[in-house]
Amino acid sequence: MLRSPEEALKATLARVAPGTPLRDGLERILRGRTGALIVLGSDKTIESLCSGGFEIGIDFAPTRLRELAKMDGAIVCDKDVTKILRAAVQLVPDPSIETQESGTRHRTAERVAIQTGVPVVSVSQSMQIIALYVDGLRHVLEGSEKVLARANQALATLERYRARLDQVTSSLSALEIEAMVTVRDVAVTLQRHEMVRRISAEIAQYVLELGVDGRLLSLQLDELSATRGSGPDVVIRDYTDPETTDIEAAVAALQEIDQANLIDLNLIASIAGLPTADSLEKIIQPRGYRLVSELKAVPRAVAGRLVDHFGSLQNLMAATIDELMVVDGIGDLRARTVREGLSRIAEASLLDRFL
Ligand SMILES: Nc1ncnc2c1ncn2[C@@H]1O[C@H](COP(=O)(O)OP(=O)(O)OP(=O)(O)O)[C@@H](O)[C@H]1O
Repeated sequence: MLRSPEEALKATLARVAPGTPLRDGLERILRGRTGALIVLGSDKTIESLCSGGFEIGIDFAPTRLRELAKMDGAIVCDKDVTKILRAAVQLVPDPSIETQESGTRHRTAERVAIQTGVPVVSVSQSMQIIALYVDGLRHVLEGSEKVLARANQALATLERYRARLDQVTSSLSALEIEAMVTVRDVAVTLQRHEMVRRISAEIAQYVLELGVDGRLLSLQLDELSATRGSGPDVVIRDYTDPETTDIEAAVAALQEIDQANLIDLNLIASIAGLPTADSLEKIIQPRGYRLVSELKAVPRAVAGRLVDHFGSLQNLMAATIDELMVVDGIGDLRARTVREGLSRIAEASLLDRFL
């Protein structure tokens, strides 16, 4: 499967993260105040762009990289950076490929990466920075302290977003019990899910970039993004017709909304397939899928059958034990769990609202 440039960049960030031999070699080159042009992979296209230099095929070692970088020209490694294949190579990429860079080293790095799809690293002698070029993306590596400072800010934001998501989700549950949910309430919940997802993805990238320096951050991220309750797919499923709505596509489209438009609740509602013709204040009825599937003793497939059978949360809440047991997969025990579970949620949300 083809990878997006962002995914390819993530994979490359992991290869140059602190703690890896490649990062060690790059830091040595920086400290030695030389520059370097390093190609992270070799295939037929890369070979066709290489002129001169010599083939060495030795095991990768940070000190070897540092020594070879003292020579003019580029270094070619294998894709896992376990071998240094060539050194002092002149790279001749297609000069018609547009590049925003100045300086032949960086222009070459960007062009080779675009032309071949193989990541290239440049260490600038004059600017003292390490830059990655991956499929048209450029990423400047920063020291762990700087990355950690930004990651910690993002973590604080995630904590706030997470608390707000929990709040809107429990308010949605209460409104569902009272049959008072509006299109706006559902759209806000989906918006909050997406905000949490985005900031978590940003932190996951910092974790990759930090390598061994990101262990604590990784634990904190795991804790804050541990699944609590249902995802946006379940929320959408609760309010749309499963026959006509492609839920996966709707979730993917929500992820594609650009940041500036994420405040547009009408847009979110229409992408999720909610009724938007009247107004955001229109009352809509949940099918009950989210609340039922959050009851521990009810597997998702059974929850689906229950919801299909009763059609709405209100019908489900009004059903007797005998009526519940008509559904395939619901015996006496599960029927009681469903009834008690839903009553518990109803009581808790009423208490939340009025106390
Ligand atoms: N096409 C190329 N193939 C291999 N090596 C190259 C190529 N172009 C530049 N280099 C390497 O980059 C070195 C620096 O070149 P130049 O000073 O033009 O680049 P620069 O972009 O200004 O770099 P820096 O930011 O490091 O000063 C060259 O001496 C050479 O080793």
